Amino acid sequence: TSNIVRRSANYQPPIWHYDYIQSLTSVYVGESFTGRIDKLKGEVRMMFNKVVDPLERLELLDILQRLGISYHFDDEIQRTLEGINNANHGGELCNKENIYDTALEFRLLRQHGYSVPQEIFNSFKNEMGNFKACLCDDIEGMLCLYEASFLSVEGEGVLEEARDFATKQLSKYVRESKDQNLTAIVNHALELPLHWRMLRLEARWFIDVYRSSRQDMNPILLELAELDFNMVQAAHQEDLKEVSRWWMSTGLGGKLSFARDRLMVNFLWTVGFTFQPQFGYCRRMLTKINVLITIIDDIYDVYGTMDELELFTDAVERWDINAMDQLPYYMKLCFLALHNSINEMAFDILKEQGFHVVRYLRKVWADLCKSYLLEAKWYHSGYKPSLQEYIQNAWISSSGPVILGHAYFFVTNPVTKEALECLEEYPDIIRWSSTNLRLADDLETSKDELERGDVPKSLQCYMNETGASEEDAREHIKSLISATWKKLNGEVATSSPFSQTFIEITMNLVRMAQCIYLHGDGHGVHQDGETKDNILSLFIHPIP
Ligand SMILES: CC1(C)[C@@H]2CC[C@@]1(C)[C@@H](OP(=O)([O-])OP(=O)([O-])[O-])C2
Ligand SMILES: [Mg+2]
Ligand SMILES: [Mg+2]
Ligand SMILES: [Mg+2]
Ligand SMILES: [Mg+2]
Ligand SMILES: [Mg+2]
Repeated sequence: TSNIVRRSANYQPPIWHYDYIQSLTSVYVGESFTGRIDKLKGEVRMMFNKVVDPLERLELLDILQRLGISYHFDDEIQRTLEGINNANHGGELCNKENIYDTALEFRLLRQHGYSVPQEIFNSFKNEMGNFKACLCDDIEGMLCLYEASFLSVEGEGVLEEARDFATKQLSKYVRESKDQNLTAIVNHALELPLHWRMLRLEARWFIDVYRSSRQDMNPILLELAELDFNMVQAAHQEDLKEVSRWWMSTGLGGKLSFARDRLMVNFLWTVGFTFQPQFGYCRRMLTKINVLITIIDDIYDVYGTMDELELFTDAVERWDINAMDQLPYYMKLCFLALHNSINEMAFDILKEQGFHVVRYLRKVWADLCKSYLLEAKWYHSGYKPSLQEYIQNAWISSSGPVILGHAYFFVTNPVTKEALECLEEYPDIIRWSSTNLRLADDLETSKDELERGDVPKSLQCYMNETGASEEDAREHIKSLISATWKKLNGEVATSSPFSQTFIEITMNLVRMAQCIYLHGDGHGVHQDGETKDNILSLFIHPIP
């Protein structure tokens, strides 16, 4: 029926071509490198044993984390923190004399799931209850207090004050300082706190900082960090090439030309979710899921008519090949590619774990499509939801529950009945993570979406509801992201049937979103900007 007017988002073709991706190689593979890295790891283990002062052990732990190599030393880290936590219950923590030690210990213990009271910072406040002014001369201490404050959960006023106080002192320092290096480090922190940073990119950035500006730089740690980064890059290249061959074999990038064809950036997301080499299968499967989500999102946002969208939603809900007959050709392609891919993943899980999980996987896709359909209905009818009503649906349409619902199965063995039941009703850890994915996405994609025609997003809903300016709406949405991080921190701190690996992935989903959308829509529109530089530094250029 030719009288259908279909919108266009005018998405540009991908800048990373198939042949280029397939041409990627790395020299950082093979025995010589694994031998060298094992030797270096052994030397670092000896370092851990030699360092007895608790603060020095914490500083070593912090450096290993920032260099991106702490995943090799889980046992040493666990022992270090266990020891300090036990000592604290002897009352040692609270009589810390300087803010740097206290904040470093607080951040690392909380990050690793130990409960540390915010009240330990009260010893740094004056009789008026404000942080002592003399603290602000210690910039390293202010940085440490700033970073620690982002490990807060809801209702922790002392940490809120700490964040405001440290932010003010750090901003003042940047305005007045002549020290280029330290200013760059402070600006980096003020742009995004460590707790919100995408791990691989932060490691890449910190390796350069560590090499150049640290007078106490340890050459063993630097060599291990650089070699490990390059070997992990080589592993990622193999994952990328394999999933790129799958994407090419589907032919969907060319056939569904109205949709975003973004294999490389969809792979980047999965490296943000989990970077360790042993999770290659997870990255390859989540890349497939991301490209399928992106296409289906564009079908609902841009190309499909309401009648067609109703049919597609029905087909996904029924999860039945026979439901395809009712679909137009482009939807047949998409539905069958989805059905084949997800059923194949379900087969892998059935084979590996003996669990039949199709009903969990089809449910998250059905929920996603229903949330997309509601947005399409709102758009086509001109309905303007309140912010609360919009977010109630949009944390699901963010695609977070689809990504995390699958990721659980790719990184958890054994899968447990308890976790499955928890997963089925979308636990808070998935809700808060997905909420922040949605809010970060709306901050940077809604301008183009509204121009092309889409449902009012969180910015517009808030403006419609309150009459606020766009600038005030942005500030409000950013404050919601900050508040939702506290809820997420609270969920991470409470015991759950999920593994630490999966819990990390729920936070990494938010970190990756805040990275992609740091300065614009790094996924859909600005392929050439920071996202390109990030891809070059992560997947193309080894550290020299
Ligand atoms: C992976 C994703 C985060 C998810 C699908 C593609 C995205 C980059 C984003 O795309 P967008 O068009 O902004 O989604 P929405 O705003 O239409 O839900 C939503
Ligand atoms: Mg295309
Ligand atoms: Mg969209
Ligand atoms: Mg959409
Ligand atoms: Mg809870
Ligand atoms: Mg968007």
